[in-house]
Amino acid sequence: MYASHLANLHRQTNIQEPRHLEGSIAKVPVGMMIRQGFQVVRGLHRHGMKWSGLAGRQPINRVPVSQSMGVGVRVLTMSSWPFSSPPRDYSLPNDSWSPEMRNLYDHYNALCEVEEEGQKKRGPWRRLPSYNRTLKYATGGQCLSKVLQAKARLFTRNTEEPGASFEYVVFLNKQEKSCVCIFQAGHLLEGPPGHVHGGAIATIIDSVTGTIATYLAGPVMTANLNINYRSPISLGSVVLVRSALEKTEGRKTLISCQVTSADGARLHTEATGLFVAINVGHLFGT
Ligand SMILES: CCCCCCCCCCCCCC(=O)SCCNC(=O)CCNC(=O)[C@H](O)C(C)(C)COP(=O)(O)OP(=O)(O)OC[C@H]1O[C@@H](n2cnc3c(N)ncnc32)[C@H](O)[C@@H]1OP(=O)(O)O
Repeated sequence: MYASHLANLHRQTNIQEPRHLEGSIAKVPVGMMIRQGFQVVRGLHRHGMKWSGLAGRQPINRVPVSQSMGVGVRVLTMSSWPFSSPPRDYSLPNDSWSPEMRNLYDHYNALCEVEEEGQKKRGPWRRLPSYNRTLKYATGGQCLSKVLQAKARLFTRNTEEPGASFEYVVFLNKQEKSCVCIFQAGHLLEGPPGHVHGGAIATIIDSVTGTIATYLAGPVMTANLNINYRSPISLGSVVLVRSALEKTEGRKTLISCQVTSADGARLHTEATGLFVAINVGHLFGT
């Protein structure tokens, strides 16, 4: 099932279906799987589709049976991979969103489509879907137990209660190499009374700068975050997290970031993030 689903994705995204995925049980070198995963996701995004192979609420990952195959090559043996539950896209509006958040969402969403000569076309902005796992099979390192694998959730998307922690949506402008995140900070993110915890602010900054760095440079890891907190953010308020590419230098991508009030009048936080491109084997210690 997994093999045929991935084969379908490969067809949809113009990525060649690798021969080793034929059949219901696939044996795939780890690095190749993850590289292909990123290619698939990139391809899907290029085609305006979302990745339905991300884990939703159900702990359904059955990937991590690792074994050795020849010198220095590790493979994962996969059993079938059920796709019965569609994943929740956390970037879509829900009832917890304030009218201000909803208005900003509508504003940027409208910029995702432009009308030219009576035809609707893709605009400069794109809403990035958001799920509570990264690529399922990118987590198949030997160090993770099956239980941990099944339970792992993206830090910013680990609460099911709408509005409780990180409510956010990211819009990317690839031409300008920039993005804007509309962020509503929930009650679980309290630091100083009535205000957002500095670590939560760092988290959303890392996520937004990391997301744009990933889109521009492929798989990266945060090497350095430099944050100046200028004014506190009230719990429940909506802020804009704007990020843009500053420069790239070899494997390094430097991203700048400002967190402001929704109307842009008040600066809350300024930051830079340095991201280093990694070979995905880095995550497996190879
Ligand atoms: C696909 C679509 C999905 C998109 C959604 C994604 C959403 C996800 C969003 C979530 C996002 C969350 C993201 C997270 O939370 S990532 C989790 C937090 N980050 C980490 O755990 C990273 C840990 N560190 C490392 O793994 C390594 O140190 C890395 C990989 C960073 C570099 O080790 P590596 O051995 O590979 O490289 P290198 O040491 O040869 O260095 C290479 C170059 O970099 C320069 N350098 C290195 N470090 C620093 C430093 N601290 N300041 C200044 N410079 C530094 C270095 O001088 C050199 O420069 P040069 O000599 O070449 O000029």
